[in-house]
Amino acid sequence: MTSVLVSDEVGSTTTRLVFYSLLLLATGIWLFHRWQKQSRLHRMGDLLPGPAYFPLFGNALLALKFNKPERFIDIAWQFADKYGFVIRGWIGSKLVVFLANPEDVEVILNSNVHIDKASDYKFFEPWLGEGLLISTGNKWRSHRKMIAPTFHINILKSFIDVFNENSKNVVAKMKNEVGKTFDVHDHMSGVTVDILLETAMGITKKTQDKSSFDYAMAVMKMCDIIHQRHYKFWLRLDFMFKFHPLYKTQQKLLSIIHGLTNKVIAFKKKVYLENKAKGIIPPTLKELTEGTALESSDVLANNAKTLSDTVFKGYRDDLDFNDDNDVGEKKRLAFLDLMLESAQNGTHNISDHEIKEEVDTIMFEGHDTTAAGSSFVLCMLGLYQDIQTKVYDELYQIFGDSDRPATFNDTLQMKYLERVILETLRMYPPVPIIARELKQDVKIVTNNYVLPAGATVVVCNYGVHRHPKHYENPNTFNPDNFLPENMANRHYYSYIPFSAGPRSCVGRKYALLKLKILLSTILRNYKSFSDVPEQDFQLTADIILKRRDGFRLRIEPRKRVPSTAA
Ligand code: HEM
Repeated sequence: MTSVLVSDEVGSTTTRLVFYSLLLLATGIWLFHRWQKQSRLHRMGDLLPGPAYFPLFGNALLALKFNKPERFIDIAWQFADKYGFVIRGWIGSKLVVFLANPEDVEVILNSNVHIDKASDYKFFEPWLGEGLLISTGNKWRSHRKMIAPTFHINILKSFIDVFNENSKNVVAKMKNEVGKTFDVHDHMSGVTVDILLETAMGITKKTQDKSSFDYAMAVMKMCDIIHQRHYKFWLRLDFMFKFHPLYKTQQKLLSIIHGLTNKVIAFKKKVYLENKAKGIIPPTLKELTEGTALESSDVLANNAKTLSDTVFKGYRDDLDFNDDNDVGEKKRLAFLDLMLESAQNGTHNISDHEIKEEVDTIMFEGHDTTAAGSSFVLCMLGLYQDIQTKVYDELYQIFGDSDRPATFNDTLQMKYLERVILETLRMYPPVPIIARELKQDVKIVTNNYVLPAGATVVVCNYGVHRHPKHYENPNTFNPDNFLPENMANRHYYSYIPFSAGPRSCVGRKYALLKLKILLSTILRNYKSFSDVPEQDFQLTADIILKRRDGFRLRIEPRKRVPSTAA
């Protein structure tokens, strides 16, 4: 009897203890929530439309819904239907504002003030350090000033042979796929890294050894780890990540990547200094980009303007200079050579370590984006055979049945292919979102909402590109969306696959030129077929938009005849 009483007493004491602890915790959370709500960020954030949220967690529990990247897009559309194109969310006490109205996007992207990247970019830091993608302030400004001119059209033209040669190589590799269903992204990824090794670091097929192969593999695997850290929320926390096996893998991959970049920089610098001692000085960036002698075979001037020049002319970025002042093809120098040269001749103050960060950044930014873009184009053409026929007819007009490599002038004639590429990047933008951290309040156009300093702004390219106000049938693949008459009255910021404004993609012209040469070479050799309709694409919206179901394609050798002769 006594023991029953004692155990009852112990039981009720425990119950009381648990009850008071929970009460204390709930009061603590409630007080914290009250305090938070009074903060300026909360007061201003709560004026924006968005879903209800829980104290302490905010909308973070929605992450359980978003746990699979392929669900992100569906859920995002449901929210857009409910709240419109400005949506507020709280991740704990972090305010995130999603924007998809071009007028609002312009306010952010066209600004010289709101250029700071959001904290989500920190996963790149061990790899890219403070390279152009993540750096900010004066460092970003001075490096951007040095790097943007290295993407001048004259430099890009000197890469045409590299683009052609590697495109031919991938055509040869794809021969083994004839008659099978295969994932074309594997091939696009491989050829993209090969081209980058040569154009960013000057490592040619001839000078490639095992270390460059390991490097290419490591770059691909690092992209994958960063993707995983973005959507697996437990890997986002550094202390959790450090206990995960992926951390060790990352360390190994980084030693391969940085090992090679350091080795190549040291080697190139040695050669530069040896040559300098012998009086051999490579042409400066200025000489390569500001010559006067126009090659007669180059019909640049007005008709040399590509469709993209028109599409992107409202961006007001730093890439639209001097293109008419063309000097023809000159000696090929990789981006790394150009940076080393600028550093050595004193034009720019940049250390070897910083050059390494920029080369690594170009390798990352240039790789996954163009691999995804080219894979989407081939799948879309595989689905829409009538459009593929039109693309091939245009190519036949340019090349006939010859096997010759493409010239720069040929790429200017690929107007329909260019519309197909632009339309694919509209519907499937490789970079589906861009995130910035506000250091100052900013008033946007929609309802004059004020986004407070401290908020993270997420520009949703994917949503902007499918905005029903700006595209008549936003979910229909229609390259004619880029006919001049259809573009005439469209808001410039309704098409932002390369971002826009001062922090736009420096690789835009490189990417479009490369895509035209790569895709035209593949399409001159193969007809592509795709059996998965667009509504069954399983899109994964991590950093780079891809298909989780794989970019499945079938190919057959192309009979080189126009459709009229078929
Ligand atoms: C279809 C291909 C490509 C797409 C869609 C694309 C898209 C983008 C976007 C949206 C940004 C802004 C990212 C942000 O603010 O978070 C960006 C930045 C950048 N891109 Fe690209 N990109 C492509 C190809 C390339 C290539 C080929 C290179 C280099 C060879 C490159 C180099 C860069 C660099 C260095 C930045 C950082 C610029 C800065 O912050 O000043 N990109 N790109």
